Amino acid sequence: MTPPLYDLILFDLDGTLVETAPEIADAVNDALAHLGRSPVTQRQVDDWIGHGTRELLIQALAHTGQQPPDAVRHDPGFADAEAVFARCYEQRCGTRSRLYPRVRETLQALRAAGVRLAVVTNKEARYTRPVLAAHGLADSFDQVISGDTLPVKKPDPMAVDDCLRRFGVGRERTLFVGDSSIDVATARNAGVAVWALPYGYNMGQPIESCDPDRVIPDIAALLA
Ligand SMILES: O=C(O)COP(=O)(O)O
Ligand SMILES: [Mg+2]
Repeated sequence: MTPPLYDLILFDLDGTLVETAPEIADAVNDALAHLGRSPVTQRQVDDWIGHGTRELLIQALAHTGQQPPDAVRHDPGFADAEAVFARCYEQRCGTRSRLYPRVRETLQALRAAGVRLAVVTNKEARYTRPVLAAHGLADSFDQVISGDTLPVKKPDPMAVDDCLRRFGVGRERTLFVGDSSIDVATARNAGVAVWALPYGYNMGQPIESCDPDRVIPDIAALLA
């Protein structure tokens, strides 16, 4: 590998490092069944990923209960539904997710070249840790920031700023790698470069329409 272009690379998780949608859909449908609701489709779940698992559950409940999302969010029964879902997701974690091609060896090579690596995901911490662990990535990152680690989540740049400060790296030496408009907006808000994968979850839109600095076919392009 030629000398790295970046000293710090921040990775999105769902749809960038790990294909998580199949088991998220299983967990959502397990929870809906417990709650006496009809199931949702894989395609719907794919399009609801991005704003964190809590928001995804709100969308699923709104859809199946024919209610506006805000009504679900403020329903006193929502906390119970969230607890049911948490149990379902914890059981499904690692059952039907998989690393995208060449993720493991690329992370290893970047680390060996001295690049600092972090995860910045909107997925809540209680699910982030098991997903990383299920794929042997628990110790692959210098920092992991989940959707509920800080008071705000992506596209707020706070998580990126936090990493820049922690590692003492400049914005021009930092790259964000993601799969969605939220990741592109996060990088733009933080003033760092952004490369995007075309295979993830971008709310049904092609990632090119979000105008990242580059679209790369897979993670191994970071080594080129
Ligand atoms: O959990 C989500 O909805 C999105 O997670 P991500 O930020 O890792 O894509
Ligand atoms: Mg993503």
